Amino acid sequence: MEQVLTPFARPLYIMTKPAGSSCNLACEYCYYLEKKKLYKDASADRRHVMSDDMLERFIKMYIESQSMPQILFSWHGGETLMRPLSFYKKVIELQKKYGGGLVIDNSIQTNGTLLTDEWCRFFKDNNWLVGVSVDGPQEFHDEYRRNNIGAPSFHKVMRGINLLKKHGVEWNALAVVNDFNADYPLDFYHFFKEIECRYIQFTPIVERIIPHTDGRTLASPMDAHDAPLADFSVSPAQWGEFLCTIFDEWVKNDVGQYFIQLFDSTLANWAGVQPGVCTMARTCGHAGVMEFNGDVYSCDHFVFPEYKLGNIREKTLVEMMYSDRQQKFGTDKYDSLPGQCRRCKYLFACNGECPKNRFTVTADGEPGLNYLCEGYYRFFEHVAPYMDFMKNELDNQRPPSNVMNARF
Ligand SMILES: C[S@@+](CC[C@H](N)C(=O)[O-])C[C@H]1O[C@@H](n2cnc3c(N)ncnc32)[C@H](O)[C@@H]1O
Ligand code: SF4
Ligand code: SF4
Ligand code: SF4
Repeated sequence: MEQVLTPFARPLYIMTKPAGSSCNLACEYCYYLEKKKLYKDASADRRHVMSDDMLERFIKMYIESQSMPQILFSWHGGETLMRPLSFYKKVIELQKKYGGGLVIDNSIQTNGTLLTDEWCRFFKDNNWLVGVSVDGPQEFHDEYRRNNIGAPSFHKVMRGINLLKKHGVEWNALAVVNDFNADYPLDFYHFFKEIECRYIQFTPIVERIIPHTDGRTLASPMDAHDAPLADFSVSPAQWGEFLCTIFDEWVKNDVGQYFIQLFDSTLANWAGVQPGVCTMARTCGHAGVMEFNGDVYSCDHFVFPEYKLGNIREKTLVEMMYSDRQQKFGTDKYDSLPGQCRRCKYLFACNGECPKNRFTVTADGEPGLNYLCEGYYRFFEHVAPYMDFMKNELDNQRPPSNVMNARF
C-alpha cells in the first residue's frame, strides 16, 4: 500500500460498526438499520459481524494512523451489545498489544436494553464512556423505539441506565427530537434532570423517503430535492420552539450543571473555538465510519454507496481519511452554502448545519438551504444576548454560569 504521511497533527476518528447494522430493536426512524441492504449479496460474512482478523487489522491500523498521543475508539452500530463481551475483551487485548505507551480511550453507543451487571463491570473496570439512547419519558421514547414485533423498550433502557449508575460507569444520553416529542420540550428536559443525566445530546430527526432498487427507503443527499419528508421528522418551527424553550430554563438554572451539547457548541462558536458537534462546525469529514467488513465511509450519516472511500484491506485509513475526496467532502460543507447562508449574520454559529439536511430553497429560490433553517435562525436570535454575555465572561476569565444572575 502507498505510504501517505499524516499532513498535520489532528486526531483521525473512525466510528466502528462491529455488528454492522444488526440490532435487537427496530426504531421506526432509524437511519442505520437499512444499511444491511447494502451488504445483502456481498460475499462478506453473512452475519454482518466483524471477524477477529478484521478487528486486529483495524486496531493496528487505527493506532498507526494517529499523530496525537491520545486515541479515541468509538464503537457504534447497529447495536454494539449484539457482540459478546468476549469481543470487547479482545479489543482491550489488541489495544494493549499495539498501543505502546499511548493513552487509549473507548466510547460505546448502545440502546441500553442489553446491559447487565457483567457489561457494566467491564465498562467501569476499563473506563469506557457509555452513550445510551433514550428519547425522554416513556410515552415519547416508546412512540418509536420498539422492536420488530412492536414491543416497547423504555423499561429495559431504564433498567440499563440504573445498572450503569449502580456501577458508577460514566455515561451520557443521546436523544432524538422528532415530530412527537418536539412539542413537549420541558417534559423532555425535566426527564433528563430527574434521571441525573448531566451530559445530553439532542439530535433532530430529518429524513426523506425515496425507494432505492436495493430496498433502502431513506434518501441520500444525492437524491432528488423533492423527495417527501418522513412523518417522524421534526418541523423547523418545532425545532426552534423546542430549543428556545429548553434554553430559557437552562440559562436561568442549569449552566455549568447540565451540559447540553448544542448549547455548549453554540457558545463555542460564539467564542471562536471548535464546537463539540460536527453539525455546527465549518467543515465536515473529521470522523469516518467503518463497517463490519472494513468498508470506510465519509460520515455516519453518509453511509451510501456514493460516499464509500474504500476498504481497509486495500487502503490505509490515512489514505482514505486524508484523500482528496474526503478533504473535498469536508470543505464542501462551506463551499456549497447558498447565498442566504453566506449573508446570514449567524453563519459563524450555524455553518449551515448538516449538509444532509440542505434540501430546501432559499427565499430567492436558490437550492441547498437547510430544511431546519427557520428553527435555527429563531434559536440564534433568541440566545444571542445570553451568548454575548457568556462570551464576555469567558474573555474575562469568569465562569459563563454568571449568566444565571444577569438581567436581560
Ligand atoms: C443508529 S444508533 C446506533 C447505536 C445504538 N443502537 C443506539 O440506538 O444508541 C445511534 C443514534 O442514532 C440515533 N438515530 C437513529 N435514527 C436517526 C435518524 N434518522 N436521525 C438522527 N439520529 C438518529 C439513535 O437514536 C441513536 O441515538
Ligand atoms: S437501537 Fe439504535 S441501531 Fe437499533 S434501531 Fe434503534 S436507533 Fe437503530
Ligand atoms: S455530514 Fe453532517 S453528520 Fe456528517 S460530518 Fe458533516 S455535519 Fe456532521
Ligand atoms: S440560520 Fe439559516 S441562513 Fe443562517 S446559516 Fe443557518 S441555515 Fe443558513
